[in-house]
Amino acid sequence: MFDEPSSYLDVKQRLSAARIIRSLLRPDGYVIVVEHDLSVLDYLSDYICVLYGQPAIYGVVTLPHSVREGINIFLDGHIPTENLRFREESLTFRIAEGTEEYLIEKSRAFQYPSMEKTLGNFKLSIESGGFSDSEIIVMMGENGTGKTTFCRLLAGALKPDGDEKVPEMKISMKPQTITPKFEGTVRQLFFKKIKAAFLSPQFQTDVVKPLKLDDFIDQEVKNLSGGELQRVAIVLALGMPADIYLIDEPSAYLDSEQRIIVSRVIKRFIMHAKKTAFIVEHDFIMATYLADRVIVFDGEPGIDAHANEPESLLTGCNSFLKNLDVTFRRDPTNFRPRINKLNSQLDQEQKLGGNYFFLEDVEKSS
Ligand SMILES: Nc1ncnc2c1ncn2[C@@H]1O[C@H](COP(=O)(O)OP(=O)(O)OP(=O)(O)O)[C@@H](O)[C@H]1O
Repeated sequence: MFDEPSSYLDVKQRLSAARIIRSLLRPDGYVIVVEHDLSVLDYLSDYICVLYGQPAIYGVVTLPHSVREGINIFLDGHIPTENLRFREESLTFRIAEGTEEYLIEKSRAFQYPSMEKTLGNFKLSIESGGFSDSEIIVMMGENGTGKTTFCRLLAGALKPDGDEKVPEMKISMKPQTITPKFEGTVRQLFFKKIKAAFLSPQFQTDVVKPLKLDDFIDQEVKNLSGGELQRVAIVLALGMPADIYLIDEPSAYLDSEQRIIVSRVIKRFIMHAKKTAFIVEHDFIMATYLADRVIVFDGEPGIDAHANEPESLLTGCNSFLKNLDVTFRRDPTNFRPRINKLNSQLDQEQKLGGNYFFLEDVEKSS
């Protein structure tokens, strides 16, 4: 039995872990895995049981379904064999979905210079780049390629080796690991740190309500679960007045449904507030759903890494996935990205054509 094997691992390691877990299978045995990264779950499993119900009240486990059917039932929120709807809305992954509803008028542009940073034996070189408001940039790269280091340079918490100047920007950061030190309830914490945002009806509608904090808003921060704490940390980070929001691994400890809700919340907030977000995210479905553009980190992890300039989601994912030797297709029903089995016909065809990733559902049209 494996409980969330993918936590904190990069995409490459998630796939290696999935292969290792599969290699444990014996002819008459089985392996049970709880996993919230839907593309890893998809890649790893033969059968899926969907669990639904009401958190902390009751839960129902369905019979096992085939992997594609199980994940699609979960996303659709409806079990056809029992004609039972367990969620009002169904969840889809149209890339355009998140941005179509916003009238985007980008009015501010920021530039950062090319920089180098040495930390012990690790060296990161960064290509210069720019970004604007109302934009989400996702950082993609293996563990130890310097994503957090880049965030800290942008935030001014680290200085580059040379005398390059990073423009002064107001930064709010959600760190990767969260250690609750606050003595008091969640509500008291919000009143202390982000009173203005917390009392704003727009912030309530865009951020607080969808994250369903009501169930634990009067609980002591110290007693919260990992997933509850993650949601509180996201609200805190978004509630601070800033130009740039640096959000490191928002998916950690969240279940698949909460990951989708959090992605929508971040997207809506960034567009409505006309801010910029830099997000580090290893859940590939969440990363591609969130990203307007991506920065790909490559090189040798922990030793000598390189951050490319921001590029389009398509070209960025293509070069990131080419490095990993992994191709994705899209499910024709809900457009979720699905990993192709290594050396399958589709995998080989896509590699030949240089199409490691698709923005739209090509399967449907072909
Ligand atoms: N203060 C430091 N002194 C020496 N080495 C450091 C220091 N801080 C970070 N490093 C090293 O720098 C490398 C890059 O770290 P960083 O946290 O930026 O990577 P990352 O891409 O964010 O990784 P992950 O995906 O695991 O979060 C790592 O090998 C790390 O061990």
